This record gives sequence, structure tokens and C-alpha cells, in this order.
Amino acid sequence: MDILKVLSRGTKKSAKSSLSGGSAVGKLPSSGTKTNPQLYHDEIRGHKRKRDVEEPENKIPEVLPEVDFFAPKDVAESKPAKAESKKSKRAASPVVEAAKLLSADECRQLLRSHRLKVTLLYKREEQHKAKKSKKKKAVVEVKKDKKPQLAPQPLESFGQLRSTYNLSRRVAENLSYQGYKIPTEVQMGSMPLLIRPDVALSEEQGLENGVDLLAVAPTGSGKTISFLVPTINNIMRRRAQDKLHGIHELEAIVIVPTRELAYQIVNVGNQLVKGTGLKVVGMRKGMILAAESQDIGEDSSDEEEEKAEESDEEDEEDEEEEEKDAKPKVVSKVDILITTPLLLLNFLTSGSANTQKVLPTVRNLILDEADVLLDPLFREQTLGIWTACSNPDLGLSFWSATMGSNIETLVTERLASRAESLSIPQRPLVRLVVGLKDTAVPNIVHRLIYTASEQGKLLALRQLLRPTSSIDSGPPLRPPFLVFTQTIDRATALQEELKYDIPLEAGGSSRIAALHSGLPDAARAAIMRKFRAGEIWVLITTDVLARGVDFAGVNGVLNYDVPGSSAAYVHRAGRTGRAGREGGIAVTFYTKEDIPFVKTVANVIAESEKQAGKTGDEAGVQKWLLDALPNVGKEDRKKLKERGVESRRSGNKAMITSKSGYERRKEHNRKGAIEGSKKRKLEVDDANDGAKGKGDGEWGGFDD
Ligand SMILES: Nc1ncnc2c1ncn2[C@@H]1O[C@H](COP(=O)(O)OP(=O)(O)OP(=O)(O)O)[C@@H](O)[C@H]1O
Repeated sequence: MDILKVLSRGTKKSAKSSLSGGSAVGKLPSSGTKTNPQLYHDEIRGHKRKRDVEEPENKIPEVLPEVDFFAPKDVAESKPAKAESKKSKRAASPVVEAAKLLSADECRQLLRSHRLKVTLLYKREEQHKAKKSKKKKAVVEVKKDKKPQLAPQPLESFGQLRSTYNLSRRVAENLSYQGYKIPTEVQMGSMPLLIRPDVALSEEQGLENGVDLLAVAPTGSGKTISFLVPTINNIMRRRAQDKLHGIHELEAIVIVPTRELAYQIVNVGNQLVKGTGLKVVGMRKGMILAAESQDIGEDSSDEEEEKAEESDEEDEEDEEEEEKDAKPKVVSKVDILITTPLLLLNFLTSGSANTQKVLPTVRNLILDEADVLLDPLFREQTLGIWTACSNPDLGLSFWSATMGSNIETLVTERLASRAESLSIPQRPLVRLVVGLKDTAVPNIVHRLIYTASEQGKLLALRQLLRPTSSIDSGPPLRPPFLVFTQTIDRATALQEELKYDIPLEAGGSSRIAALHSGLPDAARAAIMRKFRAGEIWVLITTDVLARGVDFAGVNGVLNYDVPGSSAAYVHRAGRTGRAGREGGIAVTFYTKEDIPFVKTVANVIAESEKQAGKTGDEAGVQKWLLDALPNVGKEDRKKLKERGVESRRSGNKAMITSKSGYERRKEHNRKGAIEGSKKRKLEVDDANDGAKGKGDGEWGGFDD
């Protein structure tokens, strides 16, 4: 099998092949950068666009430089900086163009052409009603049944961030250094709103002081930048206004569901805060933050605060130092904290039982992958942190590619009850949605493959690993790719099964790895590093990597086991085809056991293809199949989401093996026969020994 040749393509890309457009390889998402990361730009009917969407700071070449997708994110991004001279190290400041605002009609047209829908979910209005000579104030809430559409100024180019929204020069430079050409849809819609609501929503009254935001946008569409840039800029602006220079204070928290995602966001944050003096820190176990205690009794957090102040004065805290020293320390140099819910909650609830730590300095709370953070699995932990952020000016934003209406309701209710309990006016709540439906991944190829048995899946996967394989007429599934399984055991077992499929001369078993939550932190980090560096080509995992993790070079995703929900499918599949790149493929295997549940996946595929305008033979799921598959009942959906397909949780069927049931039975019988014969032989020997007077009854049976 010439797998070496195939797998080598992942790392040894010639400039020619990686830029060529025609071949299958040329179409792989890892074969080049995408200059336009936008998914939608429908024609504006009846109107000619007045403004050109081209980036004014067109200093970036038309064809972006070759990027090593596999290089670790931080290294890849910092490498060129080292090579350049100090003077030219920073990207040139984006050209500042004169601030021009679009008319409300133009905004609406442009937003619609990018399938961006912005809705006001809640607003407290004060109306002045003239009653004879007296003016009476009345509070009117936006009625649930008539939520108005908003038309905020869309961000057409990153240059506008400086000219129109007065973004800090440093942050603009750092952003420009990332080499992005044009904003994605979610950046287009959300950044103006979050950076300068007074400008973006100048037509709307009562929103100028900022809004809370629910943002729903496809996987890989640049949501991280969308919340980090405004957060950094807002901290800098506040400090500049208050003339607070050179201080560190925890002002923003980003909550994410996994450690991998937290590290990734810390890396992106560090790129964006270069030269600003701000610190982006990832929460670690045992880390102590400068927090206040609600009950000033005999609580240890007083001590912690004192310690925090002392260490602030000493000014000796440094992230690198902390890495070296595993002992818990008060981390006073942190402006933006990235954390998983439990790590921060553990800190907030540690210490004396009758005290609760609060974080009154936090002005921005960001929930990335908000639907999962507010799912029963993490809900209590997330809400615990939310409650601890006691600043009355707290701004909240919620981000995900999928957001059920239950999440929207929960957020709305929580915001209302928070305002009531703190006796403060509730901030307006705005929802921003990119695309027609959140259950879609429109820019990749989807395939559903039926195999008669569990063993058939393994054979099919082996088949896909072959150099000549392709799925229907679609693009081939080429390494590097991610394989999703239902449980940790299955991930490990699949790795065991596949590790000898990669020839030694191609790196052998070191090219394949399994990453799951059962591994220690260091092992997880090492696997991530190797996968990013292109040393691991097939990464088998569980849903722990389904959310948020950004591997620009991943060609495909294979759902070895059917995902537990439509949202899980969207997020798993969304690990490929990121930043608008086309050519990514998501393959989903299903067996007889999955048939009652597979319609959830088929529906997402159908919706994705509808949004991408694919029909007929191009479609990965044909109409006859959609019609034939049974609808998934509410109970089944719930069960599947919570537990996955039952038969894969335990017992023989949960095993992954290339041997058929018949072969396994035969092997079992053969083993039994050998053991039986050994036992008989030993019994005879024993009897003989006894006869010789040596038997002392020490024999303890056969080993397994
Ligand atoms: N304007 C842009 N142009 C090109 N690439 C971009 C742009 N903005 C972000 N990216 C790149 O897109 C990739 C995906 O971004 P990000 O991880 O923020 O996506 P996301 O929307 O958070 O995805 P997910 O829903 O999976 O978490 C990153 O590699 C990022 O560097």
C-alpha cells in the first residue's frame, strides 16, 4: 500500500501543488489559504453597491504567502516576526480612511446580502407621554412577538475599525499582522456593535451604552477575533479615559468548555495584546486571583487579597515564572482570563464555607460555545461564575455555531433576574445570526456511509486510508484528519486497531494518536502540539475536540460513531473547512443500530447543502434516504444526546476489532482448547511429582 506517498502529501507540499486549483489535492483545505473567508455574499437586488468592499489597506498581496498549517499556532505566527528586523517587525498601521456611515437602507441591504440578521430581543424604553401639562414616564419592553430587526453599520473592511470605530492603533496593527483580508460575516456584524455601539447603532435610541449579545455564526467563521478585539479595545479605552496606565486588573473573563480551547484562545489573545501592556492568562488549577469576598468574616480570601496587593507592589508575577513554579500563587497580572467553568468556580468557592468570592472588577463576561456552557452539564458552574461577576456594568456576550431557543430563553430570564436582584436597569439584548439556520455547515462536503456491522466500519475506514480511495465522486478523505468516536474506550481501541496500518517508513504508529479527557494534561497538550505540527496524521478523539478547536490544516472529519445530536454533528464537522476554506469533507458511518437516530445528521446535511445551493447528485444525502429514515422521537433524541448509542457503551459490541464474531469465537475456542490441554498436562505432571514425593500443592492455576 502506498500510504507513505499519500500521507507525505500532508507535510511535504510543493508550492506548486499547494496553490494549484484543479486537482483533488489542490482542493483540499490544507492545500492553501482562503483569501475570502466569507461564506455568503448574495447579490443585492436592484441596487448597485455604492462602496467597494475591497480592503483599503491592500498592502497584503493578492495571494497570501504559503502558510504552514501544521505549525503550532503561536510558533507559526511569531516566526516571521523573529526573522524581520525590529523596525519592520510590526505590520504597518492600517490606512485610516475617512469615516463614512452607510444609510439605514444600505446597511439593511448589505447585511441581508451576507445573510446577517440582527434582532433586538430586549430593550427597556422610556417614553414621554404628554398628559395635559404633565410628562409621564412609562417603561415599555419590547414585546416577545414583535422583535424588531436592527441594521447596525456593517464592518466592510478592517481599516474601518480605526477610522470609524476608533480602534486602538496597537490592536489594529496586531490584527493587521494576522494577515486577514476582509472581515467574516460575524466580524462584520458584531465588531462595530461591541466596539462602538453609539456609532454602529446611531439610528437606534437607547442602545448607545452597549448591548448584551447572542451571536450565532458558523464554525470556523472567526468568532474568537470578534469577541477578543472589542474586549481588548474596551479595556484600553476605559483605562485611557480614567488615566490608569500600567495597571493590571481582571476586567474580562472568557469561559470555554475545554482546556484545548482555552489554550488556543490564550494564544490568539496574546497575539492581539502585543505591545498594549495587557495580559491574557489561562486559568490553571490552584491559581489564586485577586477576588473580593462577600462575607468579610474569618475568611482566608482577605489574606489572599493582601497577598495580591503585596505581589502587585513587588511586581514580580510573570506567567513564565508561574509555569516553572507549580505552587499556587496569587496572579495579579491578569486583565483577561480564559478558563473552563470548573477551574474558576473551584477558586471562587474555595476557602471558608460561609464565604463566596466575587469578581467586581470584571466588566466583560464572554461565553464561547455558550450552548454547551449553559447545557445541564456545565450550567451550574457557568451560572456560578456569572453570579460572581457582580459589577453593575457587566456586559455579556454568548457565542456559538448552534444555539437552541432554550438557551435564548435561559439567557433572557437570567439577565432579567440579575438586573432585578442588583436593582439596576437591564442592558438591551441583541441577537445576531449568520446564515439561515444554525444547523448547517455549508462549505464542506458531507457523506453518510452505511455499513452492515461495526466491523464493516473498520474495514471501510481502512479502505478510506488507501491512496486510491475516494468517496463517490467527491474529494478523498486525506490525512490529516480527525476521527470522532463515542467513548474513551472506543477511541483507545480504534487507535490500537489502526496503528499498524501506517507503514514504518512513514512513521508507523507514531502517526496515529488518541486524545481524550482520560489523559493527563501534559499528554493532551503534547498530542495537540504534534497534530498541529503535522507529526500526527490521524487523530482519534471523542467530543472533547468537537468544539472550537482550530486546526487550519485538517482535511476531513470522520464520524466513526454517529454524533449524539445535530449540534454535535455541526461542531464535529466544523473542524474542517474553516475560515471559508472549501474542500473539507465530513464522513459519517452508520450501522443498523444507528438507523433510529441518523435522521438528525441527515437533516443537518440536507440543510447545509441547501444553503450551499447543492442539489441532485452533488448532494451527500439523497431525498429518498431522507424520506426513508425514521424521524427521531423526543425521548430517543434525549437519550442519544446524554448517552450516545447504547450498544457502544459496554459489552462486546462496544469493542472495536477487525475480527468478525465468527473469528473471535473461533479464537476463543482455540484459546480454551490450548488452556485445557495445558491444564491437563500440568495435572499429569503434578500427579507425577506427587508420586515422586515433590508435590506441595503450590500450583495456583493458569495465568490469563
Ligand atoms: N477575517 C478573517 N479572514 C481569514 N481568516 C480568519 C478571519 N478571522 C478569523 N480567521 C481564521 O479563521 C479560523 C477560525 O476562527 P475561529 O477559531 O475564531 O472560528 P470560530 O468561529 O470560533 O469557530 P468554532 O465555532 O469552531 O469555534 C482561525 O484560524 C482564524 O485565524
